Amino acid sequence: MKLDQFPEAIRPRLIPKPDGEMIYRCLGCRKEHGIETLLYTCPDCGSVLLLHDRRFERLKAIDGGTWRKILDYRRMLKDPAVKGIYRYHEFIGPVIPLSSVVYLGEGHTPVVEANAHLQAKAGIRFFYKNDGQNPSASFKDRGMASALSYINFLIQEGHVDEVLSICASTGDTSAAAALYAAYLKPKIKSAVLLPHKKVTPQQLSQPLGSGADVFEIPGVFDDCMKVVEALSERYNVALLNSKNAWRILGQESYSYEIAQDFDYAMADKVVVVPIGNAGNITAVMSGFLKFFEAGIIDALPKIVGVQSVHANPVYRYYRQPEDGQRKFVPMTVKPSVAQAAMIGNPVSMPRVIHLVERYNRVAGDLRVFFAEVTEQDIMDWQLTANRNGHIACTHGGESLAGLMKAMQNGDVDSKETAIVDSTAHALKFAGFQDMYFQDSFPDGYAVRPNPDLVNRPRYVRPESIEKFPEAGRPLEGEAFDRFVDAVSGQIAESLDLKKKV
Ligand SMILES: N[C@@H](CCOP(=O)(O)O)C(=O)O
Repeated sequence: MKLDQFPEAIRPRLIPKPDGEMIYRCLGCRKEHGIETLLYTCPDCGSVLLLHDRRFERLKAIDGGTWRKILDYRRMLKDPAVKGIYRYHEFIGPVIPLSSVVYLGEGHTPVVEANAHLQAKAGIRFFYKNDGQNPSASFKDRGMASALSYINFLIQEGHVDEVLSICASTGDTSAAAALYAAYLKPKIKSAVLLPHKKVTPQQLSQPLGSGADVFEIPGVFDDCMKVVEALSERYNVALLNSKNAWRILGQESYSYEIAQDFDYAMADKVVVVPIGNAGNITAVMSGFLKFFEAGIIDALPKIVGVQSVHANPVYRYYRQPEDGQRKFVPMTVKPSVAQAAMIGNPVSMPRVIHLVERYNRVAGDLRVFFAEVTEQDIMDWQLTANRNGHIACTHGGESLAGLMKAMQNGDVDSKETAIVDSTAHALKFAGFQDMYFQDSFPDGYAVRPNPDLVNRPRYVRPESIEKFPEAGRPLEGEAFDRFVDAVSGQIAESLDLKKKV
C-alpha cells in the first residue's frame, strides 16, 4: 500500500526515523559509552553491555493503541527496510537510517498452532514459532540483521572501513554471520571459529558456502568463545557473537512479533525458549519489557528458559531459590542433541541475572521460570512434534520438553497458551534423528529410541522379477510393466491396501 493511502493520523509515524539516542550501558559499573566505536565489554570494568535509548521516553508519549495501529499498518509497507525486524525500528535501532538496513528476509517467522492430537498429548494449547524459517535457517539472522545494519551504518558514516567480522559458534551463529557478511561484500570479510566435529555437516557447509574463512578448533564452544574474545581484545575485528549488544536488539524482534501475532494480548501467554549462550532469553525479556513500558502490551508473558541436564548452568543458578545465595558456576558440558545450546559458560549470564530480576519486579510477580530436561525428553518431544506436522529442530524439542516440565513443576497452567521456540530448521540436525532411528547414539547422550517413534525407509526390490530400471538405463515394454506390477503389489501388501472394486 502507498503512503498516501494510509489514515492521515498514522502517516507521519509510519516510516520510522532515526531519532533515538543510543548508548552502551555497562551492567557492571553502569557507565555509559558512545556507539561510534564497536564495543563488546565496558572499557572501564570489562563487564557486558546493553544498548539503551536515552530518548526512550518519547516513545511513551504515543499511546498503546496508536502504536499497535502503526505496527499493524507497517505490515502493508513494501519498503524492504521495514519488511523485516526493522518494522520495530524505534525499539531495535532508532539511530539506524533506513538506507543502512540490511534485509535478507529475516523475521516474521510462522507461528503454527499444534494440531488437536498434539495439544491433547501435551495437555495445553500451544504454538510453535518456526525460527528455522529465517534465511540461514535459525533465529540468529534476527541479531545479524541488526549487528550488520549497524556496521553498515558505521561504514557509510565513515567511522570504520574494511571490517573483518568474527564469531565463535555451535553452528547457527556462524551460518548467519557468514551470510550477512557475504551480502556486504567487499566491505566486510568474515571468519568463523567452530569446535571441531561439534557442528553438524549442514551447519559446517553454511559458512563455507558463504565464503567465510572457517577455523575448526579442538574443544567445545566455550573454548572457541575464549579464543574469539582474545582476538577481539587484541585485534581490530568485529565480534558478531551475542556479546555484541547489537545482536540482542535484533533478537528482541522475536518478542515483538509474538506480541503482534497474538493481538498484543500477553497476560495468559507463556513464551518458551532454550538457553545456549543466553543471548536469546536476554533479548526475549528485554523485548517484552520495552513493549510493556511503551504501553503496547498490558501484561508481561511468562518466560520459561530451558536447558538440557548436559548443559544447564543457568538452571543450576536459579535452582537456588534465595536471591542472595545464588552463585554462578560455569560447568563442563556433556554431549547434547541440543548441540547449539551445549554451552557451559554463557556470555550473557550477567544480562540474564539483571533482566530476570527486572522482569519479575516490573511484572510484580514471578514471571520467569527455568526448566531442566533430559536428552531423551528432547528427542522424544522433537520427533513427536514433527510427526504432527512441525519442522522442529532438537532445540524445538527441548522447548516443548521444557514446557512439559514447567507444567509438571506447577509453573505453567494448562489453561495458558504457550509459544514454543523452534530456533532452527529440523534439517540442520537431521543427523540426530538418524541416530535415533538407527539406535546409534553414543553412550554419552543417554538416548534410546522409543520404537513407536522410529521410522526407516524400506527398500522395495521384489525377488519375483529380474530386471530393474537404473539411471540412464530405463526399462521398456513388458519388462517395465512387470516391474510396476511387482513393486506396486509389494507396497500394497506392506501397507495392507484393499483393492478397488
Ligand atoms: N548457539 C550459538 C552459540 C553462540 O551464540 P551467540 O548467540 O552468542 O552468537 C551458535 O549458534 O553458535
